Amino acid sequence: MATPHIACERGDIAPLVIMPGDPKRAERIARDHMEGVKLVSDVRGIGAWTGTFDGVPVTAMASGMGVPSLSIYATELYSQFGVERICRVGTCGGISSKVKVKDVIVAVSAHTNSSVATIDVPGVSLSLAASYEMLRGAVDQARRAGRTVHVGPVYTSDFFYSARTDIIPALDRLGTLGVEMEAAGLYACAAAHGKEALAVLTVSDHLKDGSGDLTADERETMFADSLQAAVAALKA
Ligand SMILES: O=P(O)(O)O[C@H]1O[C@H](CO)[C@@H](O)[C@H]1O
Ligand SMILES: O=c1cc[nH]c(=O)[nH]1
Repeated sequence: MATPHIACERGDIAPLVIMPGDPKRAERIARDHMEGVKLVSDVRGIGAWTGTFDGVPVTAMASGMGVPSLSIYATELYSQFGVERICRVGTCGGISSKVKVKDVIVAVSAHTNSSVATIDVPGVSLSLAASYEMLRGAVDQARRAGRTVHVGPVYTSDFFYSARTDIIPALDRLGTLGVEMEAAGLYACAAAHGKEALAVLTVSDHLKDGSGDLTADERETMFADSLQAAVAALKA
């Protein structure tokens, strides 16, 4: 029962999915952190790796970059493959002075300039929010492990390079912690299918100070804390 973007049978994908943006991060999660992994789909180079975390079946699969790409995979996973929970393990740019590079943000909700917030119910801008159970699982795990996690709204932008940098201070004043490109799309997809989702983000750079920004290699590999929180969220 392949779909246009996932070439495997329904049972090949676990009900719990770890979803970074980067396909190389997905492969690294599968290879270095999961047991008994099998590559079950590889359409367009987006590998879907199914295995276990501490005996619990999980699939690691990338979303690609941006709401349109993520929405394709999340829609097919929720609607055709019996997926119940997706946890994004992503990177973001810091907006708030409260967050520093390498910190972990758990996105309680996502503001967005994407049409996903406004297209489904005319005249209404939807509130795109995380699963409470998943969020609690991630935050409890991080606090038990003695790690600081920031919990709050993020901004999901359709643009990595935007001319509208003038809007960032207003988002900062409203408590927005960071900027990335998929969380709002994931929360919208989960709501549309009556499923659950969460985004756990490592701060890879800061909009107020670029001096400590992570390199491309570091963005691929520095996810240990956010991965542990994400696995706890999936199992919660
Ligand atoms: O590192 P990932 O998870 O891809 O997330 C962030 O990085 C990409 C931009 O460089 C966008 O996908 C953004 O959301
Ligand atoms: O979308 C993103 C991701 C990381 N850093 C940014 O500034 N934007």
